[in-house]
Amino acid sequence: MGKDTYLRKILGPERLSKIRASKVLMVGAGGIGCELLKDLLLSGFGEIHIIDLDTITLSNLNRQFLFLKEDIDKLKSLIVAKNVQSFNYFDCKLIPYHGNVMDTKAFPLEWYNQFDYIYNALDNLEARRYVNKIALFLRKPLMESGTTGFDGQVQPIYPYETECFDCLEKATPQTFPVCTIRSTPSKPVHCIVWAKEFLFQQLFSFSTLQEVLQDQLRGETDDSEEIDRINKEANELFALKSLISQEDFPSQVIRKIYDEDIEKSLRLETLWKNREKPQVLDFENTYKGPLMDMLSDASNESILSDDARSCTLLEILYIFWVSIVRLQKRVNENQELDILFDKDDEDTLNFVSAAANLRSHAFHIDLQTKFDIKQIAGNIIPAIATTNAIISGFSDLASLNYWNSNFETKHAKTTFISIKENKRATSAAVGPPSKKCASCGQVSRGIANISKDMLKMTVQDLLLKIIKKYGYGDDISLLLGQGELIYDYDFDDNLESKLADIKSFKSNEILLIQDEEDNWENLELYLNFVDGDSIFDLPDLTLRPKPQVELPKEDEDKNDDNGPELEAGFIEIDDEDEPPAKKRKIQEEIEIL
Ligand SMILES: Nc1ncnc2c1ncn2[C@@H]1O[C@H](COP(=O)(O)OP(=O)(O)OP(=O)(O)O)[C@@H](O)[C@H]1O
Ligand SMILES: [Zn+2]
Repeated sequence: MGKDTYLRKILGPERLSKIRASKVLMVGAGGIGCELLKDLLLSGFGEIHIIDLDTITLSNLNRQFLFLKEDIDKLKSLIVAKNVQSFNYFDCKLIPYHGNVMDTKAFPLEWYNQFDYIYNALDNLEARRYVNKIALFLRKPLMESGTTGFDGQVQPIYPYETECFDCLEKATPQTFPVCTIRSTPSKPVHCIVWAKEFLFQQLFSFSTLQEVLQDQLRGETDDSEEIDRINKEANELFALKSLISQEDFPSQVIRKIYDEDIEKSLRLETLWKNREKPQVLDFENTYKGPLMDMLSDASNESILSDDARSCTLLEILYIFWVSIVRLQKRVNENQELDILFDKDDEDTLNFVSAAANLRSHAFHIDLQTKFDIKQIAGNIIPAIATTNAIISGFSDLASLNYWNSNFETKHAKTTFISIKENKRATSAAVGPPSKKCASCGQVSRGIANISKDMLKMTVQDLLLKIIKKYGYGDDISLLLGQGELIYDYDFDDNLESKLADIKSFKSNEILLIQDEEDNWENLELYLNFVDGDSIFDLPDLTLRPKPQVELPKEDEDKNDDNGPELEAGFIEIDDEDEPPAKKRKIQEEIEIL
């Protein structure tokens, strides 16, 4: 059987030849990326470019099957490209890049322009949003994919024709009122957040409790007594931190946090009218002696690395003590003055898990194993190889429609998989761009190709060109980069200046045009300086009228699972690994090819 016979049968000769001639980009070579690369390769693509910024670690090996033990510490992008060669049956050209996809110097817009299709296999919102923007500028098809545990989703994005990545709200990170964290915890997670965000930060990192609290509390309370208490608490912890060079630092910490502070809080009687009172530890009388015995027996060290153990209170104190001593040593001997919490840094994890459990004990909350605390503190949902494999399969398959001769974007489908019995695999038609979307609903994008000699033009010339080309009225504003105002009705100082004299008018910058009369949507132009003479090409775009302000009504797309909006006075738990969580009204049976 000829090499392509099988593919020709499935894809049809016409589609196959288009796919063979296509050049695609895969962003991310981790859990989804390893699976996806195998799928893309076996679908017959002519050229696959792969970008990843990371190196391979031991913890990747359980699911990222293209990496072997000997590949640890090597670059992910180079190794995936190398390790798929053994099954590169269709002689695909593989081009790896080690780098950050958001690096505009290494990967300017014109670099992305060479691709026919972009596949995201990323693990964070920032990079996903960035690639989404790039796809919008270039009007390139983008396949977005994400998994969380057993759940996963692929979303084909056809810019300005279907919803983009930003069209639907993402689940808001979980938040907790600061007073719950600080004074009245009732769940293990409250104690974990306290241990990680307050106590650990205060004792071992640069930011002081005062800074942390001031950030979180802005607007939450104007009760002057409460503010005084917070300031006092911050000063006391600061004083405690200054004792870090002393040998009895661990026992000072324990006494202060689990005896003195609890006693103080018991004196605030109103807090305990309707709640169970917390209990003091009574460290000196009850635990210090047995703890010293434990510390003198080296065989107890195995407790430190037993993540699944349901520890006794004494064992938790042991872990707490040892972690403090080790962190103390890092500060005093290695001059590590700003230690960051990292779930893979054993000392920081031991400290946070033991501190959280001791606090749980004080407030009569169930104790947790270190494994459980690690998941919560590191916001980890275990990555499952099979979910990644299924989602990658869908990502590849769903994209192959694009090369059908009768393909229309309105037939594109989002696919979901889930562990729920009646929702194992479902799909739903993708919607049109959301009118409310800040990325694609109220702004158009395009590339302005400009040769350097045209920089002799003035800002006024530019303004007139834009007004003429797009039909804006007189009242528009021009902003560059991160919001630097170049022109508006009330600010015309630059009108006579040459573009060459406007510092941030440079290649790879973005020029934002805002219609202050609110008739037409805004426009973002990517400035692309090109070789040649007298080139000033503005993209051909038809602007959409700006949606008129509507009275508030039920938002159909709104994700019911969203928590409250993030406000001052709430602690935010980062959750970078969220896939694009979305809710659809119509869910249909799966129908991909
Ligand atoms: N801005 C970026 N530029 C290039 N690659 C990126 C960028 N952000 C993330 N990545 C890559 O995307 C991949 C995502 O894969 P995955 O979700 O499996 O994460 P991981 O880091 O391999 O695993 P884990 O986080 O579970 O240890 C990673 O290899 C990561 O390096
Ligand atoms: Zn959008």
